[in-house]
Amino acid sequence: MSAQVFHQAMGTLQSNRLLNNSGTHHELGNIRVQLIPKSFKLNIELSRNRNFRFGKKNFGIIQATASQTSVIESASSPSNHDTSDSKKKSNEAALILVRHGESLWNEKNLFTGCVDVPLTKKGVEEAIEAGKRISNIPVDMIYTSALIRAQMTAMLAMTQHRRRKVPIIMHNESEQARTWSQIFSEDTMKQSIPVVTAWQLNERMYGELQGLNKQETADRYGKEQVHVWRRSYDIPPPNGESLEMCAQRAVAYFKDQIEPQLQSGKNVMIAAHGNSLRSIIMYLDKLTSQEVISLELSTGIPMLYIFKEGKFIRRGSPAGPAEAGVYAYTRRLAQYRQKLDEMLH
Ligand SMILES: O=C(O)[C@H](O)COP(=O)(O)O
Repeated sequence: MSAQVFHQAMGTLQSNRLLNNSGTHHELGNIRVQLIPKSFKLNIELSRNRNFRFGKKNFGIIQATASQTSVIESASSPSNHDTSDSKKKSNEAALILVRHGESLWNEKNLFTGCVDVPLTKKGVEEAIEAGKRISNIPVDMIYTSALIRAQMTAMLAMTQHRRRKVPIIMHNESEQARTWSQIFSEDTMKQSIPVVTAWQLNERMYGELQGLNKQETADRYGKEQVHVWRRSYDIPPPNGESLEMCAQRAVAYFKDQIEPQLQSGKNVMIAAHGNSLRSIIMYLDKLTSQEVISLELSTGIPMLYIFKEGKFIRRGSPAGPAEAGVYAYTRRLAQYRQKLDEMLH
């Protein structure tokens, strides 16, 4: 499907022209669109997954799986109607990046990659500490990878958030999964944060190193060679992904799915992995393939960016509630924190 046809479809949807003709098919290029009035679902045979579903009102961006599509809440309208968390037309948004807490294979110093291992007790504590550090920063949407260590980190961090919204994993893997996980209360939706899991944010695939001990690997192949595999930009481990290959999926997903949310004023948290986040930070900070070699991310330490007028400004790691630190990084974040203080006292 061409981008032009897709945008034409989006334009039609957003103009709502299409929504006045319930029950009929419309041809938009190679897209067949049908509005089913009862459940306000559009069956659109689209070939690309463009976004996620959360709520039924304010049709806007469309989402497609293999063949089914549901119209979703437009990215510009907040996932709740409480504009304290995200201004509809704000030109500023907060972006939080956090690498998962320590995993069981991090603890054993094994190459993990796309092997799906959980957090250690220490990793759980790191995730909770990360949550304390971001507890006053608005979060309207959460993106994680398809791997449990990132999802655990996101959910555990949000237990510390002062806004007390409930993060809810969006199940779009099938039409039934989407139907069976629907929320039918506007009020409940206002108090929820959609969590989108995306394999594109998975850790780089470490190929034949997955499961090997990092020290033994260095003993076998040499420290320098392992460092090149772990930190270079375009040299992959044996039968694995280079950082560049990881960036091709992670950064593409960020630009395609996450950046439009920030542009609409949504505050976003991404809980992912050392290398998938390194590739995204390389894009945000415009690092060269030489500079990215020295970029290391610790487990469970959140990084805050402010997205403003199309630019990403790195603001460092938010201080913990006990630490003396910046009260808020922008006027809007200060207002948000003040509102939380008022709401909670
Ligand atoms: O996949 C792994 O082993 C870790 O998450 C990241 O490993 P690295 O720091 O060696 O890239």
